[in-house]
Amino acid sequence: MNDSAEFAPQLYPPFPKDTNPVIHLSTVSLSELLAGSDAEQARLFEICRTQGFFYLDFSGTKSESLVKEAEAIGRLSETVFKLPLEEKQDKEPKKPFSLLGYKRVGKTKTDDQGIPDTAEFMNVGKDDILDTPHHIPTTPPAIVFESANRAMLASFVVGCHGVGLDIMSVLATKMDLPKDVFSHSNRLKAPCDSHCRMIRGPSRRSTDLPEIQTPGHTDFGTTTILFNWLGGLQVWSEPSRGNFHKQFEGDQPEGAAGQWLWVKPKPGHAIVNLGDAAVRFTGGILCSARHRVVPAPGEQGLWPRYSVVYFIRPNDEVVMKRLQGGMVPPLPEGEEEEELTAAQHQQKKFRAMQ
Ligand SMILES: O=C(O)CCC(=O)C(=O)O
Ligand SMILES: [Fe+2]
Repeated sequence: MNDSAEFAPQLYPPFPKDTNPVIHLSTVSLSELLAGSDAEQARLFEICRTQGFFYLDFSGTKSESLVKEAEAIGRLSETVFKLPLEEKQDKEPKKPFSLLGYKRVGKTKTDDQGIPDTAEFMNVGKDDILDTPHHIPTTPPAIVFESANRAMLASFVVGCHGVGLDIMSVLATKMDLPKDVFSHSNRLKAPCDSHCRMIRGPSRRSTDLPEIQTPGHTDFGTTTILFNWLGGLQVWSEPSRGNFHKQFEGDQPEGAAGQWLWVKPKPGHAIVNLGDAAVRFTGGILCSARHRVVPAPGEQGLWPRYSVVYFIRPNDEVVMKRLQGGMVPPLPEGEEEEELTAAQHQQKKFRAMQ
């Protein structure tokens, strides 16, 4: 890689020591989870009941390769974002309410004043990468599907999807639900909007924080596996157990107590967080955390910020209702849940963002 590369984790200055407040996130060992360690599984459950956000250590597992693959996708995304704007905009979703394809800078408003976001995304669908037949095929820019790149993305998607489902099956067991209950609703081989997202946010323009790259939100889906190399991600201090209809709700949750806490990137680890679907299926036993992205703090903010994410979303036909059984609390008497499939639920949330 040459020195003028924007995505250059080996050249980034460290996360500044004087950055405050920083959230303490626990580190979960995938290898211990998979080995069936009771203590690690109990810790995972506790973290997901109270915070919904943690670092994942892949060492000693076959998933270790995901760290290198994420870096390779980071390099690929630099090439993608350097394409001419028209070429990228040609990949904007053609159908209403699809999230797949390109999202340009400024498409999302970050507050009531209409201040635009500053990040661009290229969302590449799992079904497009794996060639699973589905209803809205989307083609990314040609370079993304050049054969070596496509094979790498396929390996990343299959690997992240598997890790996400491993985590969910531990959580299912802890809640006295069938171990494979989430694997059935989030199948790799069935259509859904699970996707790999490449993200680029510009370097900081002013010394006044915050410029909002991505406004406060909870993720739509079940589980998110995130790789980032520079600071800038912030998590709201209070977990969220509802409020599913708006993806972006402005910068601060209205009237809510709490504050934004910085997340320090942890080299060689992923950050895992739970999304709306995990909360919804479990009647709020599992929680998600609102998060947002601002330019990295201090010297780090001189670099454009790249991240690579895989979102596991429920399959299109799955009805997004709370599960019955185990520890999941029954709906309070007289309360009814909307019968929305994952595809409908997502459209509703997406519409609320427009
Ligand atoms: O870039 C990051 O660190 C987080 C991105 C994110 O939250 C998202 O794309 O949903
Ligand atoms: Fe997110």
